[in-house]
Amino acid sequence: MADMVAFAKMNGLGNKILVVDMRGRNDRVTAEAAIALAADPETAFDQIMAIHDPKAHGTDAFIDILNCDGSKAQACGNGTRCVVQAIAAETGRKVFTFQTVAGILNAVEHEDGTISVDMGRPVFDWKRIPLAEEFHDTRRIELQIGPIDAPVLHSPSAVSMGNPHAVFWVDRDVMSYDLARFGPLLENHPIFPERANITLAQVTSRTTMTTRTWERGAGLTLACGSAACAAAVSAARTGRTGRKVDVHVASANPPGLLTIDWRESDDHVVMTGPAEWEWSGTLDPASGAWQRDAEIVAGGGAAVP
Ligand SMILES: N[C@H](CCC[C@H](N)C(=O)O)C(=O)O
Repeated sequence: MADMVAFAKMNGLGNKILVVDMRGRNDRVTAEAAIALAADPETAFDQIMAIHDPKAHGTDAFIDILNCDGSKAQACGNGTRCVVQAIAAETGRKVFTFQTVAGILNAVEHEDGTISVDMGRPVFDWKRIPLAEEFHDTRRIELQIGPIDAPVLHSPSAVSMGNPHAVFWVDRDVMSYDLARFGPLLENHPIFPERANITLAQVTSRTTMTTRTWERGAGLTLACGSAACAAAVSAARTGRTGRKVDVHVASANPPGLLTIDWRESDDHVVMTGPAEWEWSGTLDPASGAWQRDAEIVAGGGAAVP
């Protein structure tokens, strides 16, 4: 079908990503297509990363990011690593500059296959996160859930990594909290006019922490890269850790970690971690109809000279 485009089913620590090749076209992956693809168990995803032709001089591509509910996201750390791996495999290049609605992202694939993405500068100003009420100190905002005199979660740090995040500090295993219940209430709390990604973070040393995230527009995901950045920056900013932290993503599958370095030199946050290709296919960006590519079985079929 003429309208079909290539896509790859990938993941970053289990964060389910569809990388869709929209280069050479003027249309977009529609919200309807996203919702249809998300509803199909085989293509179910957390984010679509749609690669478009570059819009700005000096960039390699413009990336449009969609959540599985069809809404747009300004940033997606795990998805960006998947885009890097896909284009690196196609071109043999290792260094990339992408543009998203939130700005410019530089990224590099290392010899060992891990990928670093420069996620830019964190934003702490309440108006730009955005929060609905004035908070001069976003290291700790007034927000709690649970009984008024014994809240289960309270006083999160708020930050934008291009997208809005709230980080709740916990001292128990992050998996022991009912995030599926609290997540939707917090994501949609009126304090967050553009909703927010909600993360639980347990700091385990000056250089390590464990996170679990309820994502805006996607719900409980196995991993969230921008949330790992948000948690690491917030931990450093509140004196809980130094500026370089290994973030163990509690629900990641395969298990793994992201190394986050909030660089002193330029205030940028650099996230390093893996990306994994699963399979490829073609899809219709308007309807979400899709088809899997035929598997190439090693040693099977006719030999190609
Ligand atoms: N999984 C993504 C985050 C998607 C963000 C999205 N849920 C939003 O901000 O709406 C990541 O690795 O950073």
